[in-house]
Amino acid sequence: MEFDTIAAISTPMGEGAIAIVRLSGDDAIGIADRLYSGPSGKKLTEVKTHTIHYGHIADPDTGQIVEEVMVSVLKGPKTFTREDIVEINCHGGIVTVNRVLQLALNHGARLAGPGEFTKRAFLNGRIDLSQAEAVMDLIRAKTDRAMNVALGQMEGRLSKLIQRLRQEILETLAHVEVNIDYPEYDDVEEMTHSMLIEKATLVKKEIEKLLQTSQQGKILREGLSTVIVGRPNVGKSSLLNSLIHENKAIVTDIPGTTRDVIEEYVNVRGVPLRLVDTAGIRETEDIVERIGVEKSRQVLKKADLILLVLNYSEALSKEDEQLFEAVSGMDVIVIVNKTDLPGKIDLEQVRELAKGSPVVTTSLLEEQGIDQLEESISSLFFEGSVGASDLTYVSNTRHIALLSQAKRTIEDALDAIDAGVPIDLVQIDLTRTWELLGEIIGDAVHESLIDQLFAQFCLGK
Ligand SMILES: Nc1nc2c(c(=O)[nH]1)N(C=O)[C@@H](CNc1ccc(C(=O)N[C@@H](CCC(=O)O)C(=O)O)cc1)CN2
Ligand SMILES: Nc1nc2c(ncn2[C@@H]2O[C@H](COP(=O)(O)OP(=O)(O)OP(=O)(O)O)[C@@H](O)[C@H]2O)c(=O)[nH]1
Ligand SMILES: [Mg+2]
Repeated sequence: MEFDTIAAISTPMGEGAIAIVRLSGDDAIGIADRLYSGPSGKKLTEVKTHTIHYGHIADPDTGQIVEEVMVSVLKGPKTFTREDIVEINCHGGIVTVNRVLQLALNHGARLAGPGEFTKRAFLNGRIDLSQAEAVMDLIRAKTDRAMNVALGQMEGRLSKLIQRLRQEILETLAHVEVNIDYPEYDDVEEMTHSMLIEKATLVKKEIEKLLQTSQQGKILREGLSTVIVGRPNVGKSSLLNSLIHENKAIVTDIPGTTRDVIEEYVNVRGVPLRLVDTAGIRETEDIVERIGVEKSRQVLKKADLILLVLNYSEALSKEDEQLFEAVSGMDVIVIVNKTDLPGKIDLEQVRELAKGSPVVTTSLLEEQGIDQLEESISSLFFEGSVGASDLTYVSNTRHIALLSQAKRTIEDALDAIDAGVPIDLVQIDLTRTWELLGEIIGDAVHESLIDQLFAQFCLGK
């Protein structure tokens, strides 16, 4: 495919040792050559591919030198985008690197959109859509496990599985075609029937297996939405602060201190948590606080995990019991805090109300019990095999939605076979399943979806 030449700063904006301006496209080397001069007078258009060259970048109109650089020349198709690529390695710093970019833009390049380099790798066929999406996941990964999942996907692990399933469906469809073409042979029909059931069942099972990894996969990618709830003053904000190891939330001995919902991202032993501190839930007269309390109830409903905090030095109240009711059926860890104070709570009753959920005692003031809490968070979610190298995870909401739809259409196909529906109608469901799986790897997806996906990328990637 032919595209214009794009350019962007591919390193973060800020002071650093080195910053890179990257160009990709047919004229990448030509544009760079107009700006570059090397000590030996050699032209970049004449150098060997995959070589790096010391020199200076100057404004061709004025001759003024703007940077001292190292320039990498990479000729397509063996490059990240499959196009010619030039990387200009500048001294880190916002001003110089911007001037080099500006010169490239003034001499024939166009500013790249977010993710446009990766988009070209996709459009030029080096990687498929799920691999491109994994590039972004890799950048955003906040834990080792999330990184491993992204790396596996980037290297095509999910793609290969999807391609294999699609191949199975395609072969099955070919058989069906034979049956339709030669309906007079009875044994062909019989064979087709049992083969259809066998193959469709196999595909369905594989899809189900993938979907089973999606909950953990999604948690790894997006973080586990974790909400801290409890009556005012029990130590919710203190808990947030001790899990993130800094004083983010305001802690005071005045009940009702937290008025709004505070959100923080933490890595608890490999479990990424999106941690939400809420305003204490109770009936209140204060209007501002009441809005906060209402918000708390809403975030509660969307949580993956609840950390329910109780006060060890007070007897259980009606509000505590109401909280237990509100979170029943959800994943809950009960935290009985302030164990440094004289105990008034009935721990037996707490365990009963917890109905099998873990109960941890802490003194956040004296930094006691935080280890046990972290342990129970990680064992609650990573019992078993997350991160095991032989498993392919689906983590991306788009992929999960497509797999769920594919599961439904393959089930429709099986039902149809079962009901003795004419075979050319079964064909329709099978074809639809094949298409849905194809969308995961970017086969025949709409251009606007592609634009939308890459728009979420970083600039220069
Ligand atoms: N300086 C620099 N570092 C970088 C990148 C980059 O673009 N520039 N990358 C980018 O984000 C990542 C590396 N990813 C890459 C992926 C594929 C190819 C590539 O050239 N693939 C070719 C040929 C491989 C080969 O030589 O065998 C291919 O797959 O055909 C290059 C980089 C991370 N580090
Ligand atoms: N003795 C003791 N005090 C604690 C402990 N944990 C927190 N506190 C204190 O309890 C008070 C309330 O703590 P916060 O973390 O603000 O409680 P909260 O649940 O966020 O309160 P609201 O935001 O008002 O609902 C503060 O004075 C904390 O220092 C503990 O383990 N022991
Ligand atoms: Mg608070």
